[in-house]
Amino acid sequence: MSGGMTERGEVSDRNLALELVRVTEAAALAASRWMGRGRKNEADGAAVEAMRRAFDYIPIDGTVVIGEGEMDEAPMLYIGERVGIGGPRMDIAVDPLEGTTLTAKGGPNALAVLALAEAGNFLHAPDIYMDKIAVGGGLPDGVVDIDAPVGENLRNLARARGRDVSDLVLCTLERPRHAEMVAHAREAGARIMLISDGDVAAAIATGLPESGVDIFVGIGGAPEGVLAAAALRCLGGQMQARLQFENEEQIARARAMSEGDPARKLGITDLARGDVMFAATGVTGGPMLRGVRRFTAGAVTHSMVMRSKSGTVRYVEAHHNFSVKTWGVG
Ligand SMILES: O=P(O)(O)OC[C@H]1O[C@](O)(COP(=O)(O)O)[C@@H](O)[C@@H]1O
Repeated sequence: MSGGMTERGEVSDRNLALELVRVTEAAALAASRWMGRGRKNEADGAAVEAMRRAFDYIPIDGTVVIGEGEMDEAPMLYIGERVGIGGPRMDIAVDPLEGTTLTAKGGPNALAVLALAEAGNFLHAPDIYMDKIAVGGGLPDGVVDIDAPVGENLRNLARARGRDVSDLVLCTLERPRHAEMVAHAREAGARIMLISDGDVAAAIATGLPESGVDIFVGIGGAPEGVLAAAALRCLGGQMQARLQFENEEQIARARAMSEGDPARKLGITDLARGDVMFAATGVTGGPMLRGVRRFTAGAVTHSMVMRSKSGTVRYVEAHHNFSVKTWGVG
């Protein structure tokens, strides 16, 4: 076995999981320099560049399917870009900095995120909005439905969990578009967590019992939806989604990117199928991951890496020594 490959030409799973964490660590370290500095584009650019560089060490033949946009609008990690040093064909979904404004303001839950699956297993989602609903594991199939009223979903979830609706916490992005849904959720008796940004972390939180979030509902980015689905596949959670179109051009774009009715209800495996690996590193701290802590010549990062096939969730605390430069992180 060499370079992370087995004799059968497969990526050594165990090696790959740790390699992926190095990629999100590199992005988080770079973005963390910009925490609270009010410049989200610089934070994002630093994360993108560092993540792209880090891929040059990964033993895969990867194609970016969820990335920084089209080739003509993004210099790196654009849709269709091939990354990795060679190996099995994999599809890659990335968000080098999920929570650019959070980072610029020093708010919680900004993440560097990456998911990987065999080619053809991620929804090729355009950069438009997506309606999403997510709950954690250990629940009967179909306990919530994106087409059901929020009160009904809350009551079904409470029953399945053996709790009252008033015990549940519904998390959503604080946006005018969610005002009516939030009003109905409050009427049903749920407690609400309104977040300013970062719906990947919010959706993942439903799969982490300690997070205190029971259900995520609302409209956010479609690429973020695919990443959240990949993570929830690993955590045994449930998710449904539907692309939200603002004009004909977006519909045409979605049609060109994947087969089927672009407005159909999407189940979690329509978003992320097969054996999925997911890695995230905290840029700023939150209930899920600690943010990057920086010192004179080093930093500490906190990451999670998980895989749907095994259901294993690993947390990795890495102590980086910038005086020993290996591949330019820091
Ligand atoms: O701010 P909008 O337009 O409501 O979009 C919501 C999306 O923006 C985010 O809050 C942050 O995205 P960025 O990292 O691109 O700033 C996502 O988590 C979410 O899916």
